[in-house]
Amino acid sequence: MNLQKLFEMQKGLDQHIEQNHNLENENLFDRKVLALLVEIGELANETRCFKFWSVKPSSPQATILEEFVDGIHFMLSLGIETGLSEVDLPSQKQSETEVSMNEQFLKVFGRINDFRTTKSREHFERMIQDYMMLANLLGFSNEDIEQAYISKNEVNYKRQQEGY
Ligand SMILES: O=c1ccn([C@H]2C[C@H](O)[C@@H](COP(=O)(O)OP(=O)(O)OP(=O)(O)O)O2)c(=O)[nH]1
Repeated sequence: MNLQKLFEMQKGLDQHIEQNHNLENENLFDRKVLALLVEIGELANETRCFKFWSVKPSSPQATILEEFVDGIHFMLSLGIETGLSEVDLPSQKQSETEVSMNEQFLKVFGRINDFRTTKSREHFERMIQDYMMLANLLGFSNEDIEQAYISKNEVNYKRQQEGY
């Protein structure tokens, strides 16, 4: 995945949103962290992976992918906000043991919290790596993610124009 290209697209979108809402001099870090946690909650909800009380199937893959890339938006945005937009991720690590989706969601939540505390490059990379591990469990390839990111990025611009 061409992460650098996505970082550039994210920078443009963030600037556009901040200008539109007169927020250029505001610290948006914690609001973006909460937005990210909420998006990942929405993602978990669409997969229904934790709903042991229900037999209803998960949402279609396309819906799950859309939720997943909302999370990518906020992760990249947090990186930019922290000056970590030059991060180069190592090639995707495969988990050595079979991890459940439930477990991986909880791990990602923990990673986000760690990054919020330290704002370090190391924790930023771990957060993205574990989110990409979740993508793997969900059955998404890097290409799926890149394409879905590009189309949601465009939707986000349109929504700003429409006074969203
Ligand atoms: O500074 C920002 C703020 C938002 N976004 C993007 C991330 C995400 O792709 C979208 C917000 O999520 P969503 O589209 O789910 O918006 P919502 O307001 O939560 O949607 P809804 O009203 O449909 O629940 O805006 C950014 O990229 N940068």
